[in-house]
This record gives sequence, C-alpha cells and structure tokens, in this order.
Amino acid sequence: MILTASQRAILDSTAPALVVLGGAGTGKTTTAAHLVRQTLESASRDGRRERALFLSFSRAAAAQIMSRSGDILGPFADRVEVTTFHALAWRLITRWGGVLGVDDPVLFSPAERKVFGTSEGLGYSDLIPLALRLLDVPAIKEHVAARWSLVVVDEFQDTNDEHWALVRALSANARLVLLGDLDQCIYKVLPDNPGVGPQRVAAAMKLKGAIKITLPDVSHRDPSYIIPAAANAIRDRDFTSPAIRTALEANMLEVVHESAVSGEAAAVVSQVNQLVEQGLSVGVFSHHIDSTAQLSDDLNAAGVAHEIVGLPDAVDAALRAQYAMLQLACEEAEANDVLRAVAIFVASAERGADPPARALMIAGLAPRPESLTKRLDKLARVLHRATSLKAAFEIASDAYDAIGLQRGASAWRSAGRLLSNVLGPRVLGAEGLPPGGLSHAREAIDQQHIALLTNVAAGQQAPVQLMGLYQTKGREVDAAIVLLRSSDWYGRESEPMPDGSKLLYVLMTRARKKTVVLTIGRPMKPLVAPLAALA
Ligand SMILES: Nc1ncnc2c1ncn2[C@@H]1O[C@H](COP(=O)(O)OP(=O)(O)OP(=O)(O)O)[C@@H](O)[C@H]1O
Repeated sequence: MILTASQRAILDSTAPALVVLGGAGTGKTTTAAHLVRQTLESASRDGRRERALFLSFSRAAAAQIMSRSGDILGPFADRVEVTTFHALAWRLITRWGGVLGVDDPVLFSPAERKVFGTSEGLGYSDLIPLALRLLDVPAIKEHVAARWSLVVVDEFQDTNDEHWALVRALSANARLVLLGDLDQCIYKVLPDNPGVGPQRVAAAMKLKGAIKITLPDVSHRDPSYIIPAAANAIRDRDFTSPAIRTALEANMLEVVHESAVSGEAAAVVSQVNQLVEQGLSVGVFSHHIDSTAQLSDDLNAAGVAHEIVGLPDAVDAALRAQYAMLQLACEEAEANDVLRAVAIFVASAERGADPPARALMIAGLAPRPESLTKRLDKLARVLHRATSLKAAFEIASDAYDAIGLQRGASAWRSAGRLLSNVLGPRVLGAEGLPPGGLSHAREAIDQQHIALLTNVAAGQQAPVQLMGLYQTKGREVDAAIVLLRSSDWYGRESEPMPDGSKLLYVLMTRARKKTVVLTIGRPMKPLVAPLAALA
C-alpha cells in the first residue's frame, strides 16, 4: 500500500496530540495503524519496548481493521492492545477495584436487571464512572499511564464526557491520536451515549501542542468515488443529485422495494444470494437487534450461512443458560439456576423496557401455564438423568425447542457453538460426567460473558454478516444490503434530519462495490422516504 501525501503527513507529525479528520474510507484507521507501527519500531530501535492502545466503541470494527492491518503492524502486532472503552474499564475494575471496596466485581447484563430488577453488582453504565474513580487514585493513575506510549481513539467524535475523561487519564504520558469524522456522529441518539461532535474536536484542539490534519475526500474504499458521492448527496438530502443518478446507472446503488412485510425474508435471501454468487462479501444492516435475530433465523431456514455481529445480550444469556444446564447435569447447579438463566435469555431476546411475560413465568415470578411447567420439569429431569456431558450438551442444545422458546433461535445456536468450543472435544467426547466437574470451564465462560458485555466479541469474518444499523461504523464489506422497514423508528427529527442523515451516510459508505437499499412495506418514515422513492 502506498500512502498518500496527506496520509504521510500524519506519519511525519510529532505533535503530542493529533486530531485526524476525514470522510468515510479516507484511510484514517489504516494510517493510524502505520503510525502505531512506526512509533513502536522506532522505540524498539532505541532499545525501548513500548506499547500502544487502540480504543474504540466496538471491537468488532477495530478488530476487523486491525486484522486487515496485520501486515502493517507486522511483528509489533502483539504490542498493540485493541479494546473497547467498557472492556478497558472492566479490566481496571477487576485489577484495582479492591481499592474502592469492589473486590469481586460481578457484571449484570441489562436483561438480568430487567427480569430481576436487581441493583446488586455492576451494570454496564457503572463501568466507566467506576474506572474514573479508580484513576483518581494517584498511584493507580501513574501505573496505568505508564503502560502505553501511544493511545489511538477511533470514532473520537462520538466520545461522551466520561469516555473523554478516561482517554485523558489513560494518555497522561502518551501521545494521543484521535480519529474522527463529524459526518459519522451517530451515537448521539442512543441512550447512555450522547456523542458530542464539534465540541469534542474543539476540546482536543485545546490540548497542549495539538494539531489537526484533515484527509482529503479521496475514498480508498471505493476509489471510483461513486458510492461516497451518492452517500454525500443522501446525507445532504439532495435526492435528485446527479451523484445518485450516476450510482444507480453504474449499478453501484440499487433501491429495491418489497411491498409485503411478509416478503422480507425472501427478498433479503434473494439479494444475499445474488451478491454471494458474484463472490462478494455481504453485510446486511437492519434496524433492531430482535429483528436481526429474526432475520438470522430466516436466513438459516433458507440455508444461507452467515454470522451475526454484535448480538451480545442474547448470545451471552444463551451461553450462560446452556452452561447452567450442564452444571445441573453435573450436580453443580439447581433447577432454579437453570430457570433463572433461561428467563434472562428470554428477556435478552426481546426489546422493550419491561420483562416479557414468558420470562417472568419461567423465572417463577408470574403464574405459569401447566404446559410450560411440564416442559420445564421434564427438562430438569432429563438433565438430572444425563449420564455424559455429551448427552447433557445435546439436551441443552435442543432445550430451545423443548421449552418452546420463540425468539432468538440463532443466538441459542451460536451460544451452543461457543460452549462446545469452550469445553473442547476432549471433555465433550469423554465417557460419563467429568469427575472434576465443570469448574475448569467456569473461568472461560465468565470471560466470554465479560467479552460479550463489553463489546469485545469481534465475531468471525463470515462472508455474510448481519448487524444492527449502529454497529456498522468502521466496517467494510464488498456489498451492503441496507434493510429499511416501514415499521423502523428513527426518532422525531424533521428536515434536514441532522442526526438521521449521518446514520444514512455511515450505512451508505460501508461498501466497496455495491449498496442495495431494500425497503419493506409502506409508508416509510420521513428520514428514508425520499430514498425509498428511488426504487
Ligand atoms: N493509501 C492507501 N492505498 C490503498 N488503500 C488504502 C489506502 N489507505 C487506506 N486504504 C484502504 O481503504 C479502506 C478504508 O480505509 P480505512 O478503513 O482506514 O478508512 P477510514 O477513514 O478509517 O474509514 P471509515 O471512517 O469509513 O471507517 C481500507 O480497505 C484500507 O485498507
């Protein structure tokens, strides 16, 4: 890869704080990877073994880029820690929490809190504030700040005040590289994550010695610039722009409409198959986590191999529920532990602030129909009777159907695959139940739990990937299918849709070769109606 002159200017800069701005695909992350390599290599030549930290919101994005950057980092890859804000906060809490009386921290998922209303333990939103309190302790701050000589922050425009305070504390002794694009400030509408946009850039520019480099509008993702130009027009709400016409004529943008809501699955499957047949990797971007899960079930039914990126709660909850079933078989857990875990899974697979009635029934917090009680009792009985771990594993894998669960079948299956990886073929294939019990797997399961809850699970690189609209940042695919339903909700904005249009811009700039906008049902919400009208 030959870096452009403006990318080289980033490598040549010695500023202690470097703000790198640039549109989608201009190479911010790639150039940062080069800078990391250059920094570590030059320290190494001087006999210093330095480390770099690469912080992002979701590791899925950063990991994808870093895996593509493997060649760039070369032998220095193992000195680069790629992590999320929440995972880093968790690490600090597990290491130093005792100082504030948090000796054995337990992290509860939102679904767990939803069903049981517990206020014990830590929730997701407690992590960064607690980490900040730890970093107020001078000895801890000093120790932590000595770890990295370079800190890179991806999607820096979206850092809220807590993230920013964390970045400042971590980089007290490090060079800071902040990558951003104000047109991709999309987390503003999400709860707990009000990004700040321009004010954050202004704050960064006040850091001592800070300089700003803006990369020109050259997309290395789509060097023809046809897709980015259309994305710019869509962001600017200029739906009659020649750039959109050009993209449509070049068949790099296609808008397809399916009027029947019931036709969604068939329409997605057909689009995915057409793109896969052309040898393209495909990203399917759809609005909500639960609709993503449903879509995944539909793709499975149609035999389309794929992977869900970022379904943290449901996969995590399914993993723990199946693990609890194995523990029951090994007499390391009670039937109630299994019910509790299954209830959390049911809650995690459904959206909404209230726990689903079925979750409450399974947890024993609401009266159960007799049929459900029978199925749950039978499950506990067969698990008790299982004579090998393999048999128990099969019962746990089938429990989704045996209990009659209705949402999140893919999450249940993914969790089964994760669990079998964690246990390994030797343990799963052995005769009888493991004499030493399952304690050896406990740590791995707990780590998996934390990884999922802190967004560290990067997912594999399957050729077809499904993800929520807000998980698309930083990702790159050959072809993107942007699924827009008449029922999707984008907030109450009115024209010119300042936040929603940024979300559309992110979605429209992920593809190297082609973006298909698939609209389902009518009428579409105002944000996407003019786009749907291009069908
Ligand atoms: N100088 C270059 N020559 C060739 N390819 C490049 C160059 N710079 C970046 N790329 C490639 O362009 C693509 C986009 O780069 P990258 O992901 O770093 O951009 P970005 O600015 O971080 O994008 P986004 O903001 O959309 O996440 C990647 O596939 C990367 O490998």
